[in-house]
Amino acid sequence: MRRFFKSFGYAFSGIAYAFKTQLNFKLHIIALLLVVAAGWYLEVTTQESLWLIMAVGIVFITELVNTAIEVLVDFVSPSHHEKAKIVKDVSASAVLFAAFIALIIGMIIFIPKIFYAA
Ligand SMILES: Nc1ncnc2c1ncn2[C@@H]1O[C@H](COP(=O)(O)OP(=O)(O)OP(=O)(O)O)[C@@H](O)[C@H]1O
Repeated sequence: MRRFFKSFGYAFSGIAYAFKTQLNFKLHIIALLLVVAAGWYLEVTTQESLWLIMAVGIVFITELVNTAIEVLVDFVSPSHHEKAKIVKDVSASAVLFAAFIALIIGMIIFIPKIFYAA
């Protein structure tokens, strides 16, 4: 049991590291708060909420993995290297891709509601 809580502690320190060092992580949290507020105000259904949770989830997961990859690359290749650039660029593109999918899901759910509410 103690081991279980310890591993939670490690995971939370990873989240804290991403929050402290990554501007994008802070922006994702602001986006999350906006999505929660909009979802509450525009009364999203349970099914829509599940899609929004998935959308937000993939963004946070890719951002955390991207942060880990950045740290690893800086550790193994502190000097400029073509392969290090490719690893970081591909990793960053995963975040971009996830954010794009989340944006599309958000637009599909919120745009009709905004027009309906207006
Ligand atoms: N060691 C390296 N060798 C080659 N290119 C690198 C290296 N480190 C970074 N780069 C290039 O610079 C870009 C930005 O790298 P950086 O580590 O600053 O990422 P970032 O997304 O700006 O991260 P952070 O959020 O920490 O500022 C990378 O996508 C890559 O193209």
